[in-house]
Amino acid sequence: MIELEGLTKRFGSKVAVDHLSFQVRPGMVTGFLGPNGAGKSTTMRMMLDLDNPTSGTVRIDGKHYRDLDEPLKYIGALLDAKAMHGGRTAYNNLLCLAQANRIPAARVSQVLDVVGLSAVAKKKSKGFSLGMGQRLGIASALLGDPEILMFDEPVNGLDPEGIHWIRNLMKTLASEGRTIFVSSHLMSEMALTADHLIVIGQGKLLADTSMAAFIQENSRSYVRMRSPQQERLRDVLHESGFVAVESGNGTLEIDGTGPEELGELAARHQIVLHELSSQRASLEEAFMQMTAGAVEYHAHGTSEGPQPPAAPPGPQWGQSYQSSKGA
Ligand SMILES: Nc1ncnc2c1ncn2[C@@H]1O[C@H](COP(=O)(O)OP(=O)(O)OP(=O)(O)O)[C@@H](O)[C@H]1O
Repeated sequence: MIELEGLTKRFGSKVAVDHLSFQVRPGMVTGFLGPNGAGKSTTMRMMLDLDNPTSGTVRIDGKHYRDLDEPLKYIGALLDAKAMHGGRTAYNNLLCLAQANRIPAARVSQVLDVVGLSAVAKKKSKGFSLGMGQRLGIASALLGDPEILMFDEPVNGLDPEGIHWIRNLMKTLASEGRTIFVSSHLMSEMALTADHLIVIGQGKLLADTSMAAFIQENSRSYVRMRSPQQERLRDVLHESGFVAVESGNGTLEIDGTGPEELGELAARHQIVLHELSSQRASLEEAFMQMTAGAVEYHAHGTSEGPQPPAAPPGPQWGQSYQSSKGA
């Protein structure tokens, strides 16, 4: 378990991390999300005692990092895959780390095998591709067989097979009861991997919630209908008090009800349906909706890229954050 209490980091007048309090629990993958510059890396660095907090605390299984006897046996981390010594072989990089932490040398070959680098164990790591570097970094995190693992952008540079592999590795480690904390910009990947989400914006906590609840609370859901009797369907919906919006490809989108009610309505009026489906926004849309007011750098003058969906009804995490910022 990782516990943060009032964690704050200032760089001069810049507040990079602003009174963050949350827990990362064992037995699940917790995703750490936030726009660029939100403070994710700074938070992770403070968790590992690589940066001193301005105020607040981080506890790893109840202790400060610096009070852990052999930290690699408690917490393993992949922060910067380029941090390895390029002139050393993959094996020697890990062996040095193992010896400094009183980890048996036999463990080095084991972790090289886990990450699929046994065949290049005797090669200098400066010749490694980005993906191989990521795998070596992950091997170093696994070296002490820790209960807590932290990965900052672990799929960076990995090919689809590598991405699939790291996803399964994280899920397996979580199913063994370990605490897995992972940041990523790849929302589709995060949606497939994380059970729980911590979302920050401009250093502040925006959400600490399950993946399902996050998407539900921050995105629009609607029913999509398609019929060869489109005109008649639209009239029937209108007469029954539903607002149907044409989506441009021959389908209608209806908010505020479920497919059961709409399917029965169509059946009562003997309208043939070619599609009747519940639609829910993706994690990416929910994330953009929530963090819209908390991004540090906006692109202007472009209509490309995903657009935030329409605001769902009810209070938003992002809104309460924005209003607290006076936005
Ligand atoms: N050493 C430093 N000195 C001054 N400012 C810093 C320093 N490190 C980080 N910052 C600033 O603190 C803020 C948070 O940065 P951080 O790298 O933690 O964000 P992040 O969420 O990891 O971003 P990204 O997703 O782009 O990696 C940014 O505004 C950044 O410019």
